[in-house]
Amino acid sequence: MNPAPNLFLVGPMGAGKTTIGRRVAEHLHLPFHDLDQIIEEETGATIPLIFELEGEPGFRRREHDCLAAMTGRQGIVLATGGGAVLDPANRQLLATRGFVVWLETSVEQQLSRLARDKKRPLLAAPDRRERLEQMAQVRNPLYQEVSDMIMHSSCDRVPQVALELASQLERQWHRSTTVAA
Ligand SMILES: Nc1ncnc2c1ncn2[C@@H]1O[C@H](COP(=O)(O)OP(=O)(O)O)[C@@H](O)[C@H]1O
Ligand SMILES: O=C(O)C1=C[C@@H](OP(=O)(O)O)[C@@H](O)[C@H](O)C1
Ligand SMILES: [Mg+2]
Repeated sequence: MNPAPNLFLVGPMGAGKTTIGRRVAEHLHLPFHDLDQIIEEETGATIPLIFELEGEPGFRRREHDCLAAMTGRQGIVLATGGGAVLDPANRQLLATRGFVVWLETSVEQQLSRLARDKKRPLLAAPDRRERLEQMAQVRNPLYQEVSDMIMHSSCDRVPQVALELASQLERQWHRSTTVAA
């Protein structure tokens, strides 16, 4: 287990990394950051506009730079974007610089939560279900590879998942510091 005092959330679009991450940070009394939001602030453009002007490769370069900078901090909760794990260098940074939680959810839940979403360019496909299933096939092994813990977020509501995750983390971190001491 990675005992570093950072919490990094990975997982697919609509898993709740941004919304649950913010609440978990409150429970843990740690500052919260969202990678996509930082990219938008630093670029001065929305994610859809970055994809439109620079394509996915341009977005991934910005995502990598931002992730490298943010994972260098100490004591933060960082929500990543669903595709951040695609880059092996990002996986290395996440795995070595913090405790990584895979927020796992079903394609069914993603479809329902993101039904009205217009801010995720990779969802702009004729068949969203097929797109999400294809992404899961490629990405799930990468979430698995990089994570220290899996949290299922399919059924419960945001506050319950956040509270449960925060208490699990407190237990885990407490255990690792007492074992190490
Ligand atoms: N466990 C959950 N139960 C119900 N709704 C959820 C849950 N997790 C996320 N949501 C909702 O799904 C949408 C996408 O969540 P978001 O945090 O943006 O996901 P991500 O950052 O992983 O893409 C939001 O409207 C959020 O309120
Ligand atoms: O899965 C992906 O490749 C992406 C997920 C998005 O973040 P969320 O996972 O927070 O929706 C955002 O980074 C971008 O649209 C690309
Ligand atoms: Mg998000």
